[in-house]
Amino acid sequence: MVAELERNTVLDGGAEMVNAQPHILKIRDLSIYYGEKRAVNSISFDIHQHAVTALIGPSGCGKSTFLRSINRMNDLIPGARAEGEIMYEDLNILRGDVNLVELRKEIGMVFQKPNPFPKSIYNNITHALKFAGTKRKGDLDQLVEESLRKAALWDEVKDRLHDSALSLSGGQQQRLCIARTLAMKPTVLLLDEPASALDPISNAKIEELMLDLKKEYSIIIVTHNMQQASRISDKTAFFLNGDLVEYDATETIFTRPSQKQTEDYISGRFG
Ligand SMILES: Nc1ncnc2c1ncn2[C@@H]1O[C@H](COP(=O)(O)OP(=O)(O)OP(=O)(O)O)[C@@H](O)[C@H]1O
Repeated sequence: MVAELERNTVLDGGAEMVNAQPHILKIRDLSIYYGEKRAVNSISFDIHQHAVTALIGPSGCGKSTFLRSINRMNDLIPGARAEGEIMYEDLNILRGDVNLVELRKEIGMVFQKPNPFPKSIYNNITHALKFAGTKRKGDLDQLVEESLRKAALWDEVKDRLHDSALSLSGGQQQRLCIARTLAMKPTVLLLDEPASALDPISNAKIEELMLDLKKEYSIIIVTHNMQQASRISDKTAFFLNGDLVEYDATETIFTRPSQKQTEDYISGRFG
């Protein structure tokens, strides 16, 4: 009982700390369509800096569609369009004149399935850096090491940087993809079920990494794993049929949600 109370105190303190953080993204009346079909229905909420925000909800409820809109990846899908605003600092990133290359450097994305390039571990990281203008070997070496350290992969690969990335395990490949994204010095990391294709040990490493990375970045993660959401996130947004049903401190969502639909979902009654 005392342990339970202590646990709540710590979690409540954590929620207060997160609420004190400024907002990095402000979503206003955001709707997203594929042709005539509306996949996200006029959602509005604010995302805190240096927090892990989990997006949960049953399959097809619009989580990934929303996540992809934050760095305009839906632009690559013919017929997809968004209405409303996603304010990133003072910029509505949905504006037509936004520089998408710069946007995707600031708001990086990691996908469900690890997708390293069929190149060496080293070149997976330098590929984008060279494209972005970093050419000096000393600078590249330093950035490779820094990114791999941040992704908790350096110790495992420092002696084999010129081996193929495809020789790494699935979990290592996913951390390499995270390192590749971190090398672009983003402020926001979008993660679409980054651990769902991995074994439990790799999964635990990715979770540990998230908790470390949120000190420096703001993280938004789609997950189907309720335990994972409750372990690593500060805030949770519950989506259903394209609606944002509830958004609150993770502890509140998982212990005393205000909406019946949220309670039904987290207790496994549907989805
Ligand atoms: N490229 C696309 N073209 C047309 N419709 C799409 C496309 N991608 C998603 N949709 C539709 O938009 C709705 C939301 O899908 P989305 O993938 O965002 O849901 P999700 O909550 O992320 O699901 P999951 O948990 O299964 O990944 C679904 O009805 C889906 O069929």
